[in-house]
Formats: sequence, C-alpha cells, structure tokens
Amino acid sequence: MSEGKFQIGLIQMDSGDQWEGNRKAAARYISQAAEAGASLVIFPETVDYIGTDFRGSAAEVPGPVTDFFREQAVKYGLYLHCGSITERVPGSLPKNTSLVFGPDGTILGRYSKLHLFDVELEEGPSYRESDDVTGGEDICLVKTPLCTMGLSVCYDMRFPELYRLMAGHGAQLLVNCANFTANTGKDHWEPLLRARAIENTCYVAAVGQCGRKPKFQAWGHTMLVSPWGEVIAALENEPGVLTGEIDLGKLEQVRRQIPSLKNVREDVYRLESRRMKVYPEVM
Ligand SMILES: O=C([O-])CC(=O)C(=O)O
Repeated sequence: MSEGKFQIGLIQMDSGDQWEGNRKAAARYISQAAEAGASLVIFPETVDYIGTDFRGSAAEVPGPVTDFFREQAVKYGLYLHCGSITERVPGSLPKNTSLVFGPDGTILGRYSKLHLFDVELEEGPSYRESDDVTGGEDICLVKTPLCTMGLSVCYDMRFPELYRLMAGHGAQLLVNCANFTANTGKDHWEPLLRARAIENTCYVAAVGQCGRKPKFQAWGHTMLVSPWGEVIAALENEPGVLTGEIDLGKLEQVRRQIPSLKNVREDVYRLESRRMKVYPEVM
C-alpha cells in the first residue's frame, strides 16, 4: 500500500433468513477480498438476516453475530465494516446498526440507520420500516489510519444534509450499506450515489443486497464512485466481491480544483448537527 492509497473490497450479498448460510457466504467473500489485497472490507445492510421476522431475528450488538465479523477482521488483519445487523434493543423496537472493526478487533465505530423507509410507491408495495425498526440518534464519523469514513444505511442516501455534514467534518469516504429496492434503484441509485460523491468531493462506497427478498427484488449494483463522480467499478445483480482503489491524493486533487466544501456561504445559511459522534471518540 503506497501513501494515501488502498484497496477496498465491497461485498454484495444475497442474504436470506438463515444466519448460518449468510455467515458461510460472508466468510467466503471476505477471504476473496483479502486475497485481492483489500485493506477495508464493507458488507451490505441486514447482512445477517433478511426474512419476514426482523424483530424475532434481532441480535445483541456486539454479540455472537458481530463477533464473527470481529474474528474475520483479526484473521485477515483488515478494517471491516459489518454492513448492518438488526440490533435487539430491550423494551423497544430493534435498530439497524453498523459496527466498524479495526484489524485488532477493536470496535472503531457504531452507527444506527437514521432515516427509516416509510414510503408508498405507486407501482409497488408500500414500506413501513418504522413498524419494525426504530431510528438511530447520532451521525457517525470513523477516523482510521486509512481514511475517515462517514457511515450511513440505505434510505439515508436520500438526505444530502447528512453527507454534507459528514464531509464538512472530515469524511473522505462516504459509506452506504443498502438493501435498495429494484423499483427505486433502477432510476435513483446511481444518480444519488454520484451526486453525493460530486457535491461532497468524497469517495462513495455503496454496498447492496441483491436477489429476491420477501417483499421486493433487491437492486444490488454495488458501486464505488470517485470524488469526481465517476463510477470506478460496479456489480450487477449477483453476489460477489467488488474491489477498487481509494486514492486520497486524487481526492485532494479534486478538492483543489473544486473547493465546494470551502465555498459554503455560512454567512447566509448553516447546517448544524446536534448529534455528531467522531470515533475514536474525541468529543
Ligand atoms: O430500502 C431503503 O431503505 C431505501 C430504498 O430502497 C430507497 O430509498 O429507495
């Protein structure tokens, strides 16, 4: 790995309702990503379970499911974002929670999906994620020796203020782990990802679920986008590993050309975060 450059491995999964099968697939893909030289591996949303009983499947975080990911991070000596897990929350609905592990197994960051997918589509079912899940409370930035990551999950992608806040606080890589619907994804997925990359001059790593889910067809199309907005690499709708290079030198080059993060008119308008957590926690 040369200065400011590293390989990232994005793992597109077709998770079902059996953790054992999902775990075996995850183990296989992570070994492929490590073999391809990835220093950071990222999984998609609800990696451990996709079925009809999210509440029943909820697990402790950290707990046995996330222990698997921690062990894999240590085994291969890499940074690992576990996608998200349905987190059991005593006395409340579960949360949709991500953990980031360091190569020594330390938890470096924790984020729960803020925006819940409560929508009515004309040509498709309606979704009420808030019937099953409760939203998180904090924005999450994770500083690692590789880069600074801003975390998000799926529908969060439609809320540009979240990403601008994370970029304004130092994010270089905006991560979205998703289980996007094909109905919306065919028109919205790529434009949203490229817009978040361009407007924030950040890399975007968006890691999807693929295949048929109980309520919808998942869109897949895991994608790595450059700070200039180019699609560096993408998958279609099969499970697998997408690898690509993150080059912070290129990011700086784009920011020198288009310093939009600096050209903000704070005298006219201002975005404010009430709850920003920066990991390792310094605030
Ligand atoms: O499932 C989600 O959270 C988001 C999604 O498909 C969309 O925004 O179209």
